[in-house]
Amino acid sequence: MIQVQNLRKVFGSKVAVDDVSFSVEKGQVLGFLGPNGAGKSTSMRMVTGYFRPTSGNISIGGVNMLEEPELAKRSIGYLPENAPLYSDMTVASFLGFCAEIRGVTGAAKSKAIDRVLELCFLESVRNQSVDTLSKGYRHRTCFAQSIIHDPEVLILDEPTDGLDPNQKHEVRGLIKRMGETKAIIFSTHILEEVEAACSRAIIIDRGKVVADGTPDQLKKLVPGVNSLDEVFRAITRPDTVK
Ligand SMILES: Nc1ncnc2c1ncn2[C@@H]1O[C@H](COP(=O)(O)OP(=O)(O)OP(=O)(O)O)[C@@H](O)[C@H]1O
Repeated sequence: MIQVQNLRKVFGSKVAVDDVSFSVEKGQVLGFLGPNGAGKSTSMRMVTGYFRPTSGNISIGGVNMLEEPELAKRSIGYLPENAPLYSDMTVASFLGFCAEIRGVTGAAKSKAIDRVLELCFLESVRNQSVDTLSKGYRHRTCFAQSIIHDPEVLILDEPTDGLDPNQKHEVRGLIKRMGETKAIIFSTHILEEVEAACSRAIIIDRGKVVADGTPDQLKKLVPGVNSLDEVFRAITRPDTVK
């Protein structure tokens, strides 16, 4: 469903993403791990068509993102880091607006709003204006907009960032359930999330893929080490180290 080949992104003299390749099929949840500044968001922005790669190829459901971006983007739902919200709208009207942008109108729009309100546990704030929501509810509203058109592909940039432990648990469960029928990529700094929700994970360090495997395979990568946390620290370098 998602095919990424030899992706590279250069900003001036900075190589942010360097020869990254991977694929994700329907029914798979791919965790994207890496230290701050490793190139996760930049890779995700390229997969969603938000950034054009310096070189490399991206195909979504067999559609080439660089040649037919509008068509390729139709099957993608995207939760960016710091997603924007229209603060003077109610949650339901904001989601309705997002549905219309995605071409979902009339009775299908009402159904889509009800579906995502229920999935994201937002029914109690349906008619509340976005600017009065707590951070967690605001975040879940952003999540809801990413799935309003029931996309086959979901790209989620740190979807549990800023949520309390109960909400983190709910969102992980939601990602895992949706991963049964969709192809999902999500980035996280929380390594337990990989074991809780991912069928596979990639670790990126300084723009390059340094590990790719199931959570169990990754845990066995470094001899004498038995947790993802220790493996992560053994094979990546903090962005404060040159
Ligand atoms: N628009 C841009 N212009 C210049 N440099 C950029 C731009 N976007 C990202 N970068 C640089 O590319 C590198 C990768 O950044 P990116 O945001 O992809 O990292 P990340 O892995 O998502 O980090 P974090 O975990 O902190 O969110 C960083 O050095 C960053 O400063």
